[in-house]
Amino acid sequence: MSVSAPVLAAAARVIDAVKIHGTGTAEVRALDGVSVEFPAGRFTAIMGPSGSGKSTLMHCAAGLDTLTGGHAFLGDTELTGLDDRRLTLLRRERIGFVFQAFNLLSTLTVAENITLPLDLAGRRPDPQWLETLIGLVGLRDRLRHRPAQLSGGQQQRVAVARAFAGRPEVVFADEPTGNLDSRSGAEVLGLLRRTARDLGRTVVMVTHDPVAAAHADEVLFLADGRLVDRMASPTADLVLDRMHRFVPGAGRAGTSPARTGEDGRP
Ligand SMILES: Nc1ncnc2c1ncn2[C@@H]1O[C@H](COP(=O)(O)OP(=O)(O)OP(=O)(O)O)[C@@H](O)[C@H]1O
Repeated sequence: MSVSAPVLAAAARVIDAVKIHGTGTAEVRALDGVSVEFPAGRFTAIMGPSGSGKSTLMHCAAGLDTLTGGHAFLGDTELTGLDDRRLTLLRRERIGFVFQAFNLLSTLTVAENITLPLDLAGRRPDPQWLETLIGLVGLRDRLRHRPAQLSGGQQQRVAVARAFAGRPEVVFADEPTGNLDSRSGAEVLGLLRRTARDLGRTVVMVTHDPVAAAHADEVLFLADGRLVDRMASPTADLVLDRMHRFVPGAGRAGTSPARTGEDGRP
């Protein structure tokens, strides 16, 4: 089947995505025909119970893993069929990543960590963009510090700045607040939200946490490898409520939303 490049303003998308891990009796259908787009300039969260396929979807959309069937696009570039070298280049030049572990280099300063991916790729940073980013993450007075001199929240803010430093088309964040206390987590989520809203960047985040998901413009819900629902203008309570429809008891252990606003929005 031939699928033409997307015409909508989707920064990334998957069409009929199928991913099978393992073989034979160990076979797991992690994605079972998912079609979804991540609109440019928006912050999208992917939620779902453990094992529902969130990380697999993110990895396949970001070119970290390949689909068994279907199509994945970054902009109008189809990822399916790209060899490892091209995928590596595409990730390096067009995608940013934020992981649960901050993955900063301890011997480098904050400033050096932020520009490291650009330096490795031999790209010259855009000084104005870097200035904007450094201001946004609030680390201007820490640029000469080493990661060990920063709190976890500050380190993750450095990782966020690093992810956006090359103006990637999409930043994928995998449980970016998983290692943070709720206050530092809220700061990092606010940052991701502002980068999307104020700077027009595209963010896709995988999370277990309804409070985290409530910072997004839209939440996608996965269950058993399928897209089962989506919610615009989410609140933590609404997200938690929706999760209960898929998994009775979800969120009761360890993910109860801490209200931060009257409407449940952070
Ligand atoms: N490399 C792998 N080999 C075999 N099975 C895998 C592999 N990666 C994921 N799976 C399986 O695929 C399914 C989806 O996993 P995935 O990690 O995408 O789910 P998830 O929603 O991100 O889960 P969690 O919230 O627990 O991280 C699960 O059943 C998982 O065990």
